[in-house]
Amino acid sequence: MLSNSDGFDLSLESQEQILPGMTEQMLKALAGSLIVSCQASGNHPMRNTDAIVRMASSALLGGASALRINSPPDVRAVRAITDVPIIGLDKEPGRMRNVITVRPDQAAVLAAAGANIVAVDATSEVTDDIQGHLRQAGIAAGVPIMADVSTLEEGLMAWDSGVGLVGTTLSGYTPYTLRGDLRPDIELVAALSSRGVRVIAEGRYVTPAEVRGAFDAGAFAVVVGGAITDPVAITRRFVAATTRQQ
Ligand SMILES: CC(=O)N[C@H](C=O)[C@@H](O)[C@H](O)[C@H](O)COP(=O)(O)O
Repeated sequence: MLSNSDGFDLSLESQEQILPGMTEQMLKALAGSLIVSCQASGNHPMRNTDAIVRMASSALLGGASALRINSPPDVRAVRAITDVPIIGLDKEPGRMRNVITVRPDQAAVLAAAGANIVAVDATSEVTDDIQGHLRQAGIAAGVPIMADVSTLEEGLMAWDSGVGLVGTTLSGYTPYTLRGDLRPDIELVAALSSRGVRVIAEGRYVTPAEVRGAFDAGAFAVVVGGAITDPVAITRRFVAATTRQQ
């Protein structure tokens, strides 16, 4: 049986390993809603904490229920302007891709900066022990964990460890899920949801119709990032529709 940390169906065995659970307030805030990921890294022109704060304010004005924010300084700055739930993460370059909050100390710093939930890389690419890895992060952070996964197996394992949310964030990014198309993995949302996992649809959502599709597949909430907050990517999409030779 799948167990989870919100107080339902917990065996004694899983209670010994309990992770911080989602509060009712957080669940109410997120259910059925849009979360906007406000991030910019490296040499991106928007890589500036004030710019991130302005993105976050704009997203909130537009009706976002919560925000996903990278790095402790950005989390701290956004926390100062809003009380909505912040999903914090700490991205750093890995071998082939950016990895997401891989160490417990990073999780603790994000929570101290004001993250209500900490997103953690829960892929077999970064750990042989997904459940132990998530428990360490959750215990260090003292706040609920969002497990960012790339496959159904990773998602089920993560959920069973007591995380608050499972995100499809990394589907298409791990070596074993790389694929040609850049579409969101709505099938993974459906597969996780049908097994009782509280799933956040995230990764490559560009159109409102795709967001609707994720909810139809059972998503608890949907995260949209670049399609809202990255003017470079948005411009590229329009330029691709022009007749000028690129
Ligand atoms: C793979 C990875 O590192 N994803 C990161 C996770 O936080 C962000 O770079 C994404 O922008 C975020 O997941 C939202 O996705 P999209 O921008 O596609 O809507």
